[in-house]
Amino acid sequence: MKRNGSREKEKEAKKQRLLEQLGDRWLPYLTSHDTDFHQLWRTKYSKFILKEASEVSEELHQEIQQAFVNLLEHGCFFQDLVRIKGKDVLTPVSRILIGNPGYTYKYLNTRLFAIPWPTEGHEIQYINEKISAACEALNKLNSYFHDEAIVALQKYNNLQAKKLESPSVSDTEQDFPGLMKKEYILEDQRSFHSHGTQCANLESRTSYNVTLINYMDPPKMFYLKQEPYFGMGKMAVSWHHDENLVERSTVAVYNYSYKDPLVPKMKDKEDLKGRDPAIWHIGLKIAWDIKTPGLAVPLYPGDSYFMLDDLNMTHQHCVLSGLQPRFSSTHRVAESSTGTLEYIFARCQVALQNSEKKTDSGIIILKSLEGTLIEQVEKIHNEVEFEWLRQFWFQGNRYRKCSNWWHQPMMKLEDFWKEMEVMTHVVLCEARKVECPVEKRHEIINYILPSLTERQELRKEWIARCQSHLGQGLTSRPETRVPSILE
Ligand SMILES: O=C(O)CCC(=O)C(=O)O
Ligand SMILES: [Fe+2]
Repeated sequence: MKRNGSREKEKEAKKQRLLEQLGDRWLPYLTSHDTDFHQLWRTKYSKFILKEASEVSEELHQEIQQAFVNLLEHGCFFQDLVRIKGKDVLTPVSRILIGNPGYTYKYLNTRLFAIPWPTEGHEIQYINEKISAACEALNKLNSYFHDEAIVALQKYNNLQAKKLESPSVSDTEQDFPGLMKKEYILEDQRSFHSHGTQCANLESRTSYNVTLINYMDPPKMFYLKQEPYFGMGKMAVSWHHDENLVERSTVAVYNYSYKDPLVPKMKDKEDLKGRDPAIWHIGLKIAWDIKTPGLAVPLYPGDSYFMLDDLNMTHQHCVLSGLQPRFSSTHRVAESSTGTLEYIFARCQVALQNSEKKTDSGIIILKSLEGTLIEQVEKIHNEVEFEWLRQFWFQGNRYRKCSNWWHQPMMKLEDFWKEMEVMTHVVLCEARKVECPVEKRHEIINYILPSLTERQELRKEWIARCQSHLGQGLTSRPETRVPSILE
């Protein structure tokens, strides 16, 4: 927790220095009506691939767009109350996570629980036929994106190999004389080639396990932040790297903004300086680089884009708002080593192995008071409480909107956690016993104190979060319940 905090502070200081350096000037950026737009894209943003709507079958478009509308009409999208730099912030976009059964995705200290898409070997009940069809359609898009991402990566590889064979295909500095320095030019391509992408990697870096679907209706958002470095206009999602992904995995996004007759007609495009504020764009920039111009790529209904390989690490992206309501389905390979139900159940099993219920009295005793063992139990106790239960309780009943799938496993986790609460109580009783030797008492305390202190701090933080103004105002009221043992 603390390490994260200091990293965040450093980043913030770096950002402030950059903004100060800028003063009241904007950094340059290019968009589709600028002459050098495609040239800049090819040289500095070559791992950003756009697939226009016309390249995708009409049938798939129909299914996906209908899925979005069904989810919206059923009230399945929710703004997240995330935590940035120690502050609670309500995201302008509303979201839903759909994915493999039991998977979660954590971003900005918020764990989202995936509504499962239909998966072989899993019995999934949806609230109605429309939601069931929506999840199925998104799974179909997911498989399609998996195949397309592999094709895109292979194409990219081949192109880079050709470029290295004949360097005369040079997208060089002469094209941006005033904007860039030579040393930056080919680094984009070089990094890809030197890391080479093998077949197994191709597969694992495109096997999407979740999609985070975003929705925003701009006229309903009375405040949107202005893009701070380039003057790109209003942002729906600020500059960021996507978190919690398998390293170098591709992100695939389907974009759908629909025509709303209430949106005012834009003035003549000829007059425009910079990007068209009526159209949604994806903004791209190289992280911590103020020499290379930024890029604002317009997105039209049905367009998809891919962020290949390490683009998400070397670059940042943001979403620039247009005027129409928009959905995007962002398919990701979430880093899931500690983010699945299977994982947390296995952890709980480890902890509960140290507890034994006396059949006659029902009393719980501990099998061992060995230091490292009780330390591990208390760590697991914190993990299940703060990474799973409180995250789930906080988001209230939003998960029941589509399916009751999470209900039963979360009840089970809650039962495991209650048993761990008793285990903590028992360990403390043991340490307090008069017959407990002083050394043993010290050993117990030394091993469990850090976890208990962290628990107390995090409980305070969570309770404040639930009781905060924003927390209380969530569409899906957070549950502030604290089981009786804590009261
Ligand atoms: O909506 C998009 O196109 C991308 C959204 C995004 O960057 C995100 O959700 O992380
Ligand atoms: Fe993103």
